[in-house]
Amino acid sequence: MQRPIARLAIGSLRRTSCCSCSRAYTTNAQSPHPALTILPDYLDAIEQDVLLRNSLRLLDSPARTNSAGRKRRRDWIKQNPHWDGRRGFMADEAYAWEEGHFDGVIKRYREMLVREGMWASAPPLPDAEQLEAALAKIYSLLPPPATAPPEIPPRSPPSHLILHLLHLASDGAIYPHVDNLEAFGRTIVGVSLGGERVMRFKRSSESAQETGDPGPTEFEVLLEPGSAYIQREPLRTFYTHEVLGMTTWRGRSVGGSQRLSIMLRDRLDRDADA
Ligand SMILES: O=C(O)CCC(=O)C(=O)O
Ligand SMILES: [Fe+2]
Repeated sequence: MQRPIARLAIGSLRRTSCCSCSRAYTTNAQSPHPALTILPDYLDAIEQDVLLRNSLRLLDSPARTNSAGRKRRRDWIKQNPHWDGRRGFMADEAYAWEEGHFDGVIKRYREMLVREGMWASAPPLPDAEQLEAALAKIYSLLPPPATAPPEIPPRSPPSHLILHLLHLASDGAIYPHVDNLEAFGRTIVGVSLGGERVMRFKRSSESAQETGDPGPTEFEVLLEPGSAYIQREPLRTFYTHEVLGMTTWRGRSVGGSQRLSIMLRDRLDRDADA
């Protein structure tokens, strides 16, 4: 199966010129770099819950699981009859994880591209209105295109952005990489659900003069559930980012539990013209 995202591992970075897009966001005081906005508590508990539940519904749908994966899940549910299927993750052993991404960047994960119409379901969802409101809230993190967007079914990702779900196992991690410059635009938004993780950014060496970057060469941020982050230039192109496994954050241990991120990326301008 073709993997939906291409990430370039640190050894294979190709440079393209830095685009000059600038988005109007308030830079949060917690962010160590002016091109990274962190919005702690962007989603309340109800919004997190509806997004997590529906993201897992899509990842577990028959269209994207095989029969062995479905059996594993059924067996786990049988052995755990008290599990409340309406919320949260099952244990790691209930899921069929991909062991390694084709480009070697991610370990122990499940991932999917969410296309138009996919959030809908038959029969209609009991929480359809809540889901629609929570999705509208996260879609608004990427500014709309200058021209009027075409009509799309309710809840679908607007046509100017690309939406992926990424579910990491408790021992999953994402190694240093730059998201494919040829496949996506220049703004990356991540919405964090589930377990906390630390994200590390590192400026890649040859970029320093190109960008005149005022930020630190390396820094870490805490990705708390319900938070969102927005990466713009020069971070998006000239820094690698990674999501650590177990690590220490301000003297306490962080990581070691499942996390699901909703990733939103803008399309390249050339896609809009296509
Ligand atoms: O999960 C995240 O917040 C980051 C994911 C990521 O770096 C990627 O999908 O390329
Ligand atoms: Fe990435």
